[in-house]
Amino acid sequence: MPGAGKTYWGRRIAAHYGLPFIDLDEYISSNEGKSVAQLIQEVSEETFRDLENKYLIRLIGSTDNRVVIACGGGTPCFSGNMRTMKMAGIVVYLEADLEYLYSNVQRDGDIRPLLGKTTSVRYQMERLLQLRRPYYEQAHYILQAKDISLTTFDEILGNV
Ligand SMILES: Nc1ncnc2c1ncn2[C@@H]1O[C@H](COP(=O)(O)OP(=O)(O)OP(=O)(O)O)[C@@H](O)[C@H]1O
Ligand SMILES: O=C(O)C1=C[C@@H](O)[C@@H](O)[C@H](O)C1
Ligand SMILES: [Mg+2]
Repeated sequence: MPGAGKTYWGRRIAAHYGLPFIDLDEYISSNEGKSVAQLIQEVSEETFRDLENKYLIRLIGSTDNRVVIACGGGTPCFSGNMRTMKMAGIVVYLEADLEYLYSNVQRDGDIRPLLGKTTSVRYQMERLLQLRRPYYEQAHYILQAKDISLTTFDEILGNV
């Protein structure tokens, strides 16, 4: 989910274990020359999901060594992406309650077109979490975002 800390932890885990880090949103954005928020606003969510799927497949295909990838909040829920990610590596779901997600989303103040305007953000997030949970729960590992520390990943990375 947006605000769970995929980018935050992905970057830290990679640095801690000396692995490359790639953020799928940043990868899409640097290849398309505009932010993901701009892309969603300019095209449509459907077109963005096609792009997201294309870049996910391209990214996975271009990395043969160990790499930490932070996907986008919606990535696992479209275009068979969860299956693609699970076949390529170990998938970790950073589970968090609405309060945690909401406070992180508020904290960074990025534009998130799918969450609507300020007053409805909370409602949209609740709705998204309900719809998306069945996808997220297919991950290999489920971690409680609020309890994560760098050592949490020792066991997981030992298994890769
Ligand atoms: N454990 C944490 N400690 C401190 N700040 C955090 C933590 N987790 C997340 N944040 C902050 O919360 C905000 C949202 O986190 P982040 O960008 O990692 O979310 P995300 O899961 O990548 O969301 P998205 O799906 O939108 O990409 C950022 O400002 C990030 O620095
Ligand atoms: O939760 C979502 O659907 C999204 C999360 C972000 O990571 C971006 O991928 C985009 O803003 C969509
Ligand atoms: Mg992110």
